[in-house]
Amino acid sequence: MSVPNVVVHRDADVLAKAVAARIITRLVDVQSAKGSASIVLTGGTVGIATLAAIAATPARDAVDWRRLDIWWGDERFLPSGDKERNETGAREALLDRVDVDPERVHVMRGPDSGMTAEESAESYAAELARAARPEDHGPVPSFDVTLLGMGPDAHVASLFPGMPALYDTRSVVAVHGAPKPPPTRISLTLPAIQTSREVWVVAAGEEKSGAVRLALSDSGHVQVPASGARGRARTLFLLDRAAASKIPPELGRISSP
Ligand SMILES: O=C1O[C@H](COP(=O)(O)O)[C@@H](O)[C@H](O)[C@H]1O
Repeated sequence: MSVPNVVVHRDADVLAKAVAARIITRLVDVQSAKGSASIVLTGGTVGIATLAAIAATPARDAVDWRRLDIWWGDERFLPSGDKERNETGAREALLDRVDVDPERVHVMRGPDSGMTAEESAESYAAELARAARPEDHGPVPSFDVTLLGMGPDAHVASLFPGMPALYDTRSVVAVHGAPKPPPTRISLTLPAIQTSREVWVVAAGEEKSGAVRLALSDSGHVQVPASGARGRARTLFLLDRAAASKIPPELGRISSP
């Protein structure tokens, strides 16, 4: 797994725009090299602001949206169209505004599918396994970019500190009793996240600064899930100044004005 690099931007607005530009560049590069690309989306404040920033820039046309597989790192177990679903936020901010291939938009199903949360997690795991190729060496495709928001408690996806999902070796799990509403969720596990070529953790605000510091330390993944958010080739912590304010000075970082 890769050692994280930290990039700090002035504020949450600049951060979202910078991450948007970075995503566009990465997807264009991967599509040029391989033909198609894959991305794992996140919910949360910066995650959705980033998607809106992609939609707002003309550079979005450089991406071939039909040659992109779109996955989610987690989903709130709510019916399709519910405002609190990460999918709904992503569709409103970006996916309804670009020419995606609906067959390549891989949503985590909610209760309106007739499935329980466990069945939905199993179904997503099966969808991932179908998409995996021999060179992935496992039941999860090697995502080109996994975008993860992070909570003040250092949760990523729907992996909350101390919860059983952090001991699970399957690729996707149902989460019950999440401390942040809604209590029932579906989440990739850390082993699934760690199959990604690149993992980018995005966070803004002073309330995230303690979690950022811990996530960059050797803290255990069970107490600090974000410390397990690592990509095989590259890990980036993309932060605003407030979120970066408790990072020890000896940890190298790149700042932008
Ligand atoms: O509930 C969730 O929260 C996190 C972080 O959200 P934020 O609003 O504090 O940025 C998000 O990454 C996750 O996908 C989501 O389900």
